[in-house]
Amino acid sequence: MAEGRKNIILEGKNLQLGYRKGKKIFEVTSDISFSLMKGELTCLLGPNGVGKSTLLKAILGQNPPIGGVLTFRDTPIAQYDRRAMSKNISVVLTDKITSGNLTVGQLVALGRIPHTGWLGRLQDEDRSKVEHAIESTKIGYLHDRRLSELSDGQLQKVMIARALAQDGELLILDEPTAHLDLVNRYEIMHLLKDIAHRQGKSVLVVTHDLEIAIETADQFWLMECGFPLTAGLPEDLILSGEINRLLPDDQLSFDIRSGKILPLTAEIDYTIDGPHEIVQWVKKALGKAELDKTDFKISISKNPLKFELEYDINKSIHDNIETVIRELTIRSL
Ligand SMILES: Nc1ncnc2c1ncn2[C@@H]1O[C@H](COP(=O)(O)OP(=O)(O)OP(=O)(O)O)[C@@H](O)[C@H]1O
Repeated sequence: MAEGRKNIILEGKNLQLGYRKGKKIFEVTSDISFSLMKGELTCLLGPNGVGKSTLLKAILGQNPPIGGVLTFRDTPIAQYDRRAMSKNISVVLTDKITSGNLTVGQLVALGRIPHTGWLGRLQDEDRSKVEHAIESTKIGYLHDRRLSELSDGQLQKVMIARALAQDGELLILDEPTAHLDLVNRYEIMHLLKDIAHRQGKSVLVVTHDLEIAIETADQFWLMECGFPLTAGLPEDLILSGEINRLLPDDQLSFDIRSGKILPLTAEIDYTIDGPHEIVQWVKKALGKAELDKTDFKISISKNPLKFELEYDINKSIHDNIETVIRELTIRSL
């Protein structure tokens, strides 16, 4: 086997995906081709309803493709039985946990079920996998806490630990950062990157968190209604402009300089002198205040931060942008 192919865990070729209702088949998406590599964090992005969950269900063997070929380690997914699938693929879905009485330690140990069976006792190897999962997600301090006592961020780490204890080659997560605060979103995505890079797992994450995904992902898969799946390094997709496929082209655009999504409004030509990093925030505030007059000048000095506003023949000095805007608003009434 060629060296490169050895690293392909999951492969889709010209997949046509949909759902079945009775005897009828409804197509959701087609022309989906990809290779998921070992040791990489891949983020699957696309608008609501484009078919991301439908693709995950196909990978999990729950919704066989209507057409095309989907293989795990070069064997069609359909040829794996449930037990073999759960040994190879660990999943963290968005469903709410109902077993709130379990402790963290007990839940993570459940990750070993594919290896031990429901009644199976944990052997030394199982215990060490559970310990390793708890250690790498840094949740040891929560070991004896009940799931019902955890915050959403803690619970998400526990679910990832259970998936790690399962020890499949492929870890799939559906929107693991939804409902989490900014710090937890960063922590979870960095944890997933570490799991991919340090433990050699393939991690596939569905997310709408574009900015954090850019910071952490090795690969992006972009899904867009009616188009083939676009795969690539996030940075390449940014430089080629393909990242904009995620955005409605008449409203939003990815700003290549700031790495942020910005509304597609014509920039007003304000006269502002000063350091670039401050000027951009002043422009943003003026734009948000919908100040469309441009017959004024703002000069910014740093250390201490001061804003000099020249308007007609008047000059005034301000400590912050808010009072500059207030004065401009009053004058333009
Ligand atoms: N079993 C089903 N019955 C009816 N419609 C379905 C079924 N499964 C999927 N669909 C439809 O297929 C389309 C794709 O759904 P899917 O859940 O895969 O989208 P998604 O990209 O995961 O969206 P989101 O980002 O909102 O989770 C949607 O229009 C959905 O309503």
